[in-house]
Formats: sequence, structure tokens, C-alpha cells
Amino acid sequence: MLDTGPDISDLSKIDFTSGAVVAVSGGSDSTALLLLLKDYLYRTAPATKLLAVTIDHNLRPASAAEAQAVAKLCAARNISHRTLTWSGRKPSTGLPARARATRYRLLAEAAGSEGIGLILTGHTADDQAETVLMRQARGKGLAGEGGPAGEEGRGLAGMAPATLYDWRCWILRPLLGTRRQALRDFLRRQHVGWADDPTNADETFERPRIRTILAEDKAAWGDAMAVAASAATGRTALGLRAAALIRDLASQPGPGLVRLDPDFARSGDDRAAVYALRILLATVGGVSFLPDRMRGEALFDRLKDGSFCATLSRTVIDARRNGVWLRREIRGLPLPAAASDISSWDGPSWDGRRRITLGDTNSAFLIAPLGMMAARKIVVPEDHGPPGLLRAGLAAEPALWRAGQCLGLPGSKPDLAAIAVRPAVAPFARFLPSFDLAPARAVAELTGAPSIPPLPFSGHSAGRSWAKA
Ligand SMILES: Nc1ncnc2c1ncn2[C@@H]1O[C@H](COP(=O)(O)OP(=O)(O)OP(=O)(O)O)[C@@H](O)[C@H]1O
Repeated sequence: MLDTGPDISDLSKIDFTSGAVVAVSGGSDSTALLLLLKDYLYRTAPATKLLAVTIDHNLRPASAAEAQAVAKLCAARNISHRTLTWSGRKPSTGLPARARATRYRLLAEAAGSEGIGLILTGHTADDQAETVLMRQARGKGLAGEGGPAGEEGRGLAGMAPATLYDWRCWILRPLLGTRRQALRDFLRRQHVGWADDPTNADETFERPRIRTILAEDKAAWGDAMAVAASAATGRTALGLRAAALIRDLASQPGPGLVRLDPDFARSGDDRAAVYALRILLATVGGVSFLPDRMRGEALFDRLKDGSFCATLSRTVIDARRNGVWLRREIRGLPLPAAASDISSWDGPSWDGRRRITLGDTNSAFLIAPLGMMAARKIVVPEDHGPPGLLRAGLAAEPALWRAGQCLGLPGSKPDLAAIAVRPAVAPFARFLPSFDLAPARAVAELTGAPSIPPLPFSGHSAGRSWAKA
């Protein structure tokens, strides 16, 4: 046992049955995580599949050598290791975000190819405090995002201890409660070196500037961690209330159409209702971020006043006496695309709302919105809702076309069964932080999206108790 290691009690709560990928950049934190985890598994479950993965972003001359140093360390410790390189052209703008997206995609692919459903990263308590301070600084400059605890403090919860990536693979951050200094002390005692990324010291970037503030102001770290803990509790609690409203007052009368009960605006819990509304709007519109809180509140206030029709987050809100009807606006739907091209789509997601999988089928199909003309020919069950709205929902659904002819919705006829379409919960489809499990689950149940894989913690098989914690 590495008896000089910091106490990482979180490791003992993790279910390693399907193995683990450790994301090791070669920096101090992930290197320490790797050694602590290797030691922990050696003592408790030596047969566990452990794979260290380093992403070479190919952005700095030293990156290949850093990856090699990790490979060497792993070879010496008998740990499987893989370096995956981000090849291809780099974007001229938004490079850090693209690098991050690529990193998680490559990590998840590595995990998937080994049948592993778990990725561990080395984010520390210092990273958490930096994240919270950066978000606080940004929030002060954003109208409507500052203010007291509550939903507006959503981002101040910082990084979640567990995040579901791409609705399929859990990313865990077991060092979120551990200080970087403790990890570095541990590595020094082990005589293990690490790489220092020069951008971490470059004060033209925001994070290094915040790091300097944290180093100089001794109280700042504790304050930031307290803000994170309180915001995480508030966010989880609000999510649970929003989930209850979605379960009680939302239904899906037909594909692409969500109905809110007229009582939705009078539930007595306006804050949770606005949050639920924003989540539903983003889901129906296929948008990965929630519409901003002020617009959500303004829209919600109008729901109390009576009938109207409006659009927000690509979603048409049709408020009538018999309910509030939500559907994707027709404008801006995806252009026709060959079914065989879906692997090159984002996700592969169609319009942010649907995941399409292609079975063993001929690729001569085009996928394009059903459209109003074809929707009018479909018989809709009149007891489910107003036929015009049911058809408007259908019109924005992906359909199969050939030679200008609409063949129908995937799965609607035996010869169209090879293409499967499943709903995606757009705001959580790529990253679902554990704080938001309850509303994500409620929306998945509402729309028929696949269920959420269980959290990889022993004693949390369905993840419900975690979301309630
Ligand atoms: N190039 C990479 N390859 C593999 N994992 C990475 C890479 N970059 C970051 N990570 C993962 O994301 C975590 C946080 O990233 P961050 O950029 O803060 O780390 P770092 O400063 O490069 O390294 P460390 O956290 O190990 O000190 C890392 O601890 C590591 O688990």
C-alpha cells in the first residue's frame, strides 16, 4: 500500500466491475491519480481492467514526449497505456473547447473499445475552486446570472463528481476533494516526476490568473468550495422539484409534441416550474443549452395570463385553454442527407433531438423532415390532442425519402425498420452532470429516450438515491 498517499476515500465507493480508463495528461494530478488507483485496485480487486489513456492534442512541440513519459511510467508499473493523437486540422477559433470535446470523445472511444464504462480524471479541489471563481467573475458581468442562491447559481456548483458523457459513459472525478499540493507531495515522496503544461503559468489566460489569486488569498479557496457545495445542493434540490413537475404535469401526446397541463403555471413552485420549462424547451428544440433564465421567467409569466403563441429555443409554445403545447419550429430543420452519412453527423444526432442508428440497410434513403404535406396524410389518434398540433409535431420528425418521395417515418413499415430513431435529451445529451440526474431522467421518461446507465457507485444501482442526496 502507498501509505504516504493522500486519503482518497472516494475510490472505495466506486464500482470498478467494468474496469476503468484513467485520463493521464502527464501532469501531477492525473499521474498521482493513476498511481493511487493502481495501488487501490492491486489491494482490493487486482483483476480489474485498468487502462491509462493519454491524448496527444498535437498542439505543443512537447506533447508527444509527455505522452511517451506517461507510457514509460505505465510500462514500469505494469499498467496498460494508450496514446491517442488528435490528428487533422485544428480550428482557428474556439480551440480549447474543441480540444476538450475531442479529448472526451477519444477517451470514451478508448473506454468503449475495451468494454469499459468508466473514465476517471484528475480534477482536484484546486481545479474546482478555480472553476467556481471563474464562473463567479463571469456571472457578475452577466445580467440576470448573479444574485442569491438558487437556480441562478447553477454554474457555481462547479464540476460534478460524476458526469455522464454522451449518455453512455461515466466520467468520475475522485480527487475533487483533494488539494493539488497533497498530490505533488505524494509524487515527490514516490520519486515520480510530472510534466508542467506551460499554458498553466501563462497569465494571459484566465485560469492561471485565478490560480495566482487563490495562492495569495488564503481564505479564497475555502470560500469558493463552500459556494460550490451550497450551489450543488441547491441545483440538485431544484432539479428534483422540476422533475416532479415534469412527471406530474407534462405528457407527450405524439412524436415531437409535449403538452403541459394548464395547472403547470399555477403549481405554486414558480422557480421549479421555470427551470422545468427551460429544460423542456431546450429538449423539444434540440438545443444543448437552456434558454436564459430571464426569458424563461418572462415566458412563464405569460403562461399565467392566457392564450398566446411564441417561439423560444427553436420551440413553438402554443398556450391554449386545454394546455400548453410545445413542438420544434419548422424553420431551420436539417437539410436532406443520405442515411449512409449519419456516422459523420454530430453524435450521430439529427437536429440535436434524435439519435439515428442505421441497421443493415441499403443506403439509398435520404433522411429529411417529414414535412406538413406528408404529415397531413397520417391518421392521428384524435383523443391524444388537436390533430393539427399532432401533425405539426410529426412534420418536424425525421423521415425516410427516396427520389423525392416520402416513404414514411423510420420503423413505421417493416421495410423501414432498419433505421432506428431514438429521442435525445438535448441539454444533457453530451454532458449530464450528476446534479441534474433527476430532471434528465424525468425528461427521458417523458420523451421515450433511452434510460440513463446506473451510476458506478456501490449502493447506487439506479442512481436515484444519488440524485436525492
Ligand atoms: N492530454 C490529456 N490526456 C489525458 N487526460 C487529460 C489530458 N488533459 C487533461 N486530461 C484529464 O483532465 C484532467 C484535468 O485537465 P487539466 O487540463 O486541468 O489537467 P493538466 O493540468 O493537464 O494535468 P493534471 O490535472 O494531471 O495536473 C486531468 O487531470 C486529466 O485526467
